[in-house]
Amino acid sequence: MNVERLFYTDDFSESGFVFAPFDNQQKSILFPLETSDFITENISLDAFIDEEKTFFADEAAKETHIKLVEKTIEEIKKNDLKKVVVSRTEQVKIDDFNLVVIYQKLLQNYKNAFVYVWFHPKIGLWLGATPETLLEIKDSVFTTMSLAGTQLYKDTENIVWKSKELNEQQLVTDFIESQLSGISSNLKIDKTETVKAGSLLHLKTKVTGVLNEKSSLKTLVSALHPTPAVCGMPREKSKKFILENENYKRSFYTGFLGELNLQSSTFKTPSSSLFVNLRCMSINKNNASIFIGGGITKDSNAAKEWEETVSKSNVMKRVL
Ligand SMILES: C=C(O[C@H]1C=CC=C(C(=O)O)[C@@H]1O)C(=O)O
Repeated sequence: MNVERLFYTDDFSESGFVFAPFDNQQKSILFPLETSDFITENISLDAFIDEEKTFFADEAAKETHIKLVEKTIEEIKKNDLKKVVVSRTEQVKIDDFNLVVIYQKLLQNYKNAFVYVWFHPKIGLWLGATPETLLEIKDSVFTTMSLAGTQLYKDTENIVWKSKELNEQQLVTDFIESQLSGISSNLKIDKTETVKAGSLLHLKTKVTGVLNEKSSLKTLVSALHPTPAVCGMPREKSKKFILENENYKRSFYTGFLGELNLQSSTFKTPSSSLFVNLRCMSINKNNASIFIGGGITKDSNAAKEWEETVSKSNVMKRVL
């Protein structure tokens, strides 16, 4: 494989591994199946003791993020937006960087997540442990999910959710339902449940359906990405606000990644498994850029939204 060359998806009919940015106007990178090797390895996960670590928040970053959240709340009220997800990046110095150890720690700590390491010499090194499935599809039968709302896990998943989180997550479910109703049949929305992702809890609703014969995978992906779990409602207005107001470029954070149209030895028809790129970081030499965000509604409290991003960044810092 010519490792220096970058390939892109054209219409999602290709086979390989896709890495898509948040901005759906930008191209998605593809590792084409024809130029890839598959290697399977068993990893032992018992080797690491999960140490408790204390992290200190950066006061300047706090002020900047709180200002951004306050501006977002104003924008929501002024322009009749329902929700906007705003985010920030945090820089962490890593001593003795060891990719394999970090990857093993991610696997150990985030058992329900899609844990990945992705590298291309022209783009860089990314890794993450995402709890959110964008899309699983095989033989036109698909599963997706609405994931939003965050609380810290404190020894129980039996918790009460406030109306802010319930509304914020319901918005995502409603968006998914309305986007899929015209291009699919047998749409089924499951009961909403609480799920654990590392030391955090989220609200999740599973959605299943059958893609219409006339609709392509590209249509389905474009209908879903970006959902209001990472962008907002209405989608285009929120995206514009995010691109103009966040203090950095998201690039692949809140994009999606995964296997595209791959055929296994068991199944004859190709299937795709795509995940939203959350709880992720990019690594440059001995520096990790961690990406974290949260859904803002008119009922948000800016200080609490800051704390939520701190909890999310601690989830990533724990493995560094
Ligand atoms: C945008 C992120 O999370 C999304 C997914 C789950 C919960 C979220 C929330 O509670 O705001 C976000 O919608 C992130 O973790 O960076």
